[in-house]
Amino acid sequence: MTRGAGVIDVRDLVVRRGRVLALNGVGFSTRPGAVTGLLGPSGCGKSTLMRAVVGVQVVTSGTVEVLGLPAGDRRLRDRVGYVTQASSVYDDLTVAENLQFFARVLGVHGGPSSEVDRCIDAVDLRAARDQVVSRLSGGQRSRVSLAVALLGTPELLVLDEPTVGLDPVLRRDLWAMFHALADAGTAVLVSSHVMDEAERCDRLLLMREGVLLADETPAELLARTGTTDVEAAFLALVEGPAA
Ligand SMILES: Nc1ncnc2c1ncn2[C@@H]1O[C@H](COP(=O)(O)OP(=O)(O)OP(=O)(O)O)[C@@H](O)[C@H]1O
Repeated sequence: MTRGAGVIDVRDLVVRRGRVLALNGVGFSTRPGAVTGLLGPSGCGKSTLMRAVVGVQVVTSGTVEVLGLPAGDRRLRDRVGYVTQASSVYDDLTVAENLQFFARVLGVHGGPSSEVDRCIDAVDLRAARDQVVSRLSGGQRSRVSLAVALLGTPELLVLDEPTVGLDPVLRRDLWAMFHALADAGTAVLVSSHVMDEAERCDRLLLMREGVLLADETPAELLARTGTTDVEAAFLALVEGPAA
């Protein structure tokens, strides 16, 4: 990566989806080695923003650059990992077979079999390595998608609501894993509509109706709004004194 450039650089981004203005002038940048949380209520535009970052969203105006290249550039294919809300793995293959398949598709370098096991270990699925995905629990299944996204050690991981529907222990473990990945230098962008997950992020992007309300650390957000939790901070920003 070019030194000094952001991992993600979004400027004046406007996206219309049908009649809806899904993003209305969004701008931010992220650096490597941090977990950035994209938080906001259902329908506020989180998935649309993530789709724009990975280059699968038609944008109305504005720019989105990733690692100094236009979002979706072919050269970013193995440098960006993306996990959507829908499972993207094959139910009739085992965990390891899924990983092997995607490693071949991505043309992952450095010996596919050791890379497959590295990613399975990273999401703590070694015990389920040879089980067929259809027999796994929901939480295990989302970890298989996550393992696929880790193939090739991407510099940016984009995770759309990866903890939705998971039990508290699994959620805690996944957040620990996001921080371990960030400590190893990966930039992690993770969305959630659960405000209490905000406190687990290094940095927060708070969003409402296609607009960013905040772009700061959780501590800065609480100090600025004079609140003690992110849910109250969100409400303070929404209901605060009219401009
Ligand atoms: N395919 C589509 N066509 C038209 N409008 C869409 C489409 N997908 C989403 N939208 C609209 O765009 C807006 C933003 O949706 P988006 O999925 O980005 O929100 P979100 O914050 O990710 O919500 P959730 O947490 O429920 O996934 C919403 O008003 C939604 O109804």
